[in-house]
Amino acid sequence: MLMVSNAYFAHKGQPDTIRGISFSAQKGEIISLVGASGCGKSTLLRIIAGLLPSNIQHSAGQCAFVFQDAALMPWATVNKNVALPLRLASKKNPDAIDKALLAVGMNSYSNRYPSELSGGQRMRVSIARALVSKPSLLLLDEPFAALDELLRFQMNELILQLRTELQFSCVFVTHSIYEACYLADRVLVMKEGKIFAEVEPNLDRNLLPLEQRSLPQFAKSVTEVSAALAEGAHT
Ligand SMILES: Nc1ncnc2c1ncn2[C@@H]1O[C@H](COP(=O)(O)OP(=O)(O)OP(=O)(O)O)[C@@H](O)[C@H]1O
Repeated sequence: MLMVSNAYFAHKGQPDTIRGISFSAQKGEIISLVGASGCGKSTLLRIIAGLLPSNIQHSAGQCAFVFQDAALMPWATVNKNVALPLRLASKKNPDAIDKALLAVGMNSYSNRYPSELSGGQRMRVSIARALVSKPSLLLLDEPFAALDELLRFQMNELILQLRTELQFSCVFVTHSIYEACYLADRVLVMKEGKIFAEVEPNLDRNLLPLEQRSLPQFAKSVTEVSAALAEGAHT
């Protein structure tokens, strides 16, 4: 679904920010990207999104981006915000808008304005806007960083539920080691533009969220990612 093969990228006039990164994501797979501030996570995500030039391949369909800030148009209703990607593509599909809002539990808010929503609701609308064009690849750049812990847990469940329903692949940038290990099939630890370590949490998705967070393999993966980040910081 996504193939990154020996990717390099330098911002204008800068040394290489991305230095030989290779990885792939299967259909329905969630990859978390973690690493020290400035190691190149957002740059890598932008390369994958095609916002910066690179050799990255998407085998099918299109990708959608969710930013840390919900970035909704304040003058437009929820419905019109979610319709934006369709409007930009000169398409009309009220059914797709309804389905995207239903998927994130916001179907009864379609006539509200962003200022009339909570932070968590705004983020749900932002995710609905990303889903409306049925992406095969969802890219999220620290989407829940501004939310409180409980809301973040709820949004993590939403992403897992949507992944099961819609089978998109996902690359998820986060500074939270716990979030990275809970969400991901694979956690990639970056250091100075390279993949420094890879950890597979192997959680049992049939269990309840709290049961998954209590699994020994969850604690082990958190320890491994923490150790890789600490090692990366000192080498
Ligand atoms: N538009 C740009 N022009 C020049 N340099 C840039 C630009 N964007 C990012 N950089 C530089 O590229 C490097 C990687 O930045 P990037 O935002 O990808 O890091 P990050 O790992 O996402 O950091 P953070 O966790 O703090 O968000 C940094 O040194 C940054 O200063």
